[in-house]
Amino acid sequence: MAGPRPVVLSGPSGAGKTTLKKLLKEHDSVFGFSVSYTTRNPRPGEVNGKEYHFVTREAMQTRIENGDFIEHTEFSGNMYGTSKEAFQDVQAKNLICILDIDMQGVRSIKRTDLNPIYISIQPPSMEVLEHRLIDRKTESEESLQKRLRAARVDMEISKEQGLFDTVIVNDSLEEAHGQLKAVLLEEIQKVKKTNMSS
Ligand SMILES: Nc1ncnc2c1ncn2[C@@H]1O[C@H](COP(=O)(O)OP(=O)(O)OP(=O)(O)O)[C@@H](O)[C@H]1O
Ligand SMILES: Nc1nc2c(ncn2[C@@H]2O[C@H](COP(=O)(O)O)[C@@H](O)[C@H]2O)c(=O)[nH]1
Repeated sequence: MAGPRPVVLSGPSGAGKTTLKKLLKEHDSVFGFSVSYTTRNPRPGEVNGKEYHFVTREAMQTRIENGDFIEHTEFSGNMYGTSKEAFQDVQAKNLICILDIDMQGVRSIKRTDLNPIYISIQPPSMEVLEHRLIDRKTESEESLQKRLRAARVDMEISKEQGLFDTVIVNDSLEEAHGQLKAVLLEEIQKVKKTNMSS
C-alpha cells in the first residue's frame, strides 16, 4: 500500500514553520520530520542531526554530486538540502513526512512524483515578521535584511494560483495550529488507522 502523502511547509523565514512543527510533534506516531543538511552555523541550542545535519560547503557539494538530495537550494547565503535517505527513513515508518523548505525547494519538489500537500505559512504582515525575527535573536543585521528581502518575494509568489493547496496566516498560533491540523486531518486519520491495524 502507498504510504501517507508527505507535507511541504514553506513560507518566509520567521513565519512560524519551526514553531508549528514543534506542535505537530505532540502527535506521537503520526509525523516524521525530514532532517535537512545545511551549511549554516548552528544556533544556540541546535543539535547536529536533530534540527539539521550541519556540514561544510565542500561536504554539501560532494553530496550533491553523489545525487544524495531530492532537492537543494541556496537561501540567504547558505546551502540547504533534503536527502533521499532522510525522506525514505520517514516513509519507511509509514509516517507523514514533513518537509520544511524554501520556495526554490517547492519548485523542485513540484517536478518530482512525491505528490505532497503544499502548505504555505505566512506572517500577518511584514512588520510582524520583522519583529518576530528580531525577537528570535538569531540573525545578524545583514542576515536579517537578506531574510526580509527574501520574505517580500516569498509573500508575492505564494499568491500564485495553484502553487499551494492551503495558505495559513500565522497570527494567533493556536488558530494556525488548528488550521494546520484541519488540513491534515484526512492523512492523520489514515496513518492512525493503518498503524492501529498493524
Ligand atoms: N503566532 C505567533 N505569535 C507570536 N510569535 C510567534 C508565532 N509563531 C511563531 N512565533 C515566533 O516567531 C519566531 C519565528 O518563528 P519560527 O522560528 O518558528 O519561524 P520559521 O518559519 O521556522 O523561520 P525559519 O524559516 O527562519 O526557520 C520565533 O521566535 C517564534 O517563537
Ligand atoms: N529547499 C530547502 N529549504 C530548506 C531546507 N531546510 C530548510 N530550508 C529552508 O531554509 C530557510 C532558512 O532556514 P533556517 O533554519 O536557516 O532559518 C527556511 O525557509 C527553511 O524552510 C531544505 O532541505 N531544502
